[in-house]
Amino acid sequence: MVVKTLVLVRHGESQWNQENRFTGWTDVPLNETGKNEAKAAGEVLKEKGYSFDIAFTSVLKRAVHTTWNILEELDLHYIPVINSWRLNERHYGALQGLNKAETAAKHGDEQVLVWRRSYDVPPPPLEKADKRWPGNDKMYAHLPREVLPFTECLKDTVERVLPFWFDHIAPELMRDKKVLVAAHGNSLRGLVKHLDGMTEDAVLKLNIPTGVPLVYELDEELKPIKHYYLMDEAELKKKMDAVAQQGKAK
Ligand SMILES: O=C(O)[C@@H](CO)OP(=O)(O)O
Repeated sequence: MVVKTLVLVRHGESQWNQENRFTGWTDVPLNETGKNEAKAAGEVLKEKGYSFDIAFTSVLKRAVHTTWNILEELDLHYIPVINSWRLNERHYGALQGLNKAETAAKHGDEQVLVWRRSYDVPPPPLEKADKRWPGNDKMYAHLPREVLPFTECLKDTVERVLPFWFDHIAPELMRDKKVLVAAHGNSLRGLVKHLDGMTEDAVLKLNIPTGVPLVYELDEELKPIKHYYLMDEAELKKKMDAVAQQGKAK
């Protein structure tokens, strides 16, 4: 049996991760820590002997630059890189731009946890005239208006990520191509939920750290044989806990 290799990476720390603001589709850049995390992700992949035939990423620059940094470290400038809005972060609606701890101080830790991690409760939606609505952004001018979100819960994100998975990513794996997907905390939570058949409750507690390669070994039907992060347990736990803590009032 040929074991298929899929590596998922959440982009390195962004400017707004650092400022603890709800980001969603806001196109913020990586900060210095994030660039270093992306390079380190590439280094560890190289050190462990990984290589890729194709890479998939979102259209947001924090994920795109993470992909480029990883491919630079691996000296894989020639492989195709496919960008899709379907891999974008979950749209955070009217929360985009707000500070997470301040929002928790105002609405309570519980409410913020519901907005951040519940499966089917979306944050408050944007108005159509709001410049944060992707329909007002030239980057999405080619897309039918009805696919562009005013807000999203994780369920909505899963529903737009999975068609891309089935139509574009899975076929490459079926052809035994080695695949890199560099995306976002919540678009990857959606993908991991699908791959691991996680319940809605289990996905609530799943926090994906920035810039750490998550390797999936898949069987012929793309069922996971095993998966593991390329980072030691203690360091990984610290990074995951830090993500979980972001939504609490200080
Ligand atoms: O703000 C966001 O878009 C996401 C990822 O950074 O945050 P959270 O972990 O709160 O879902």
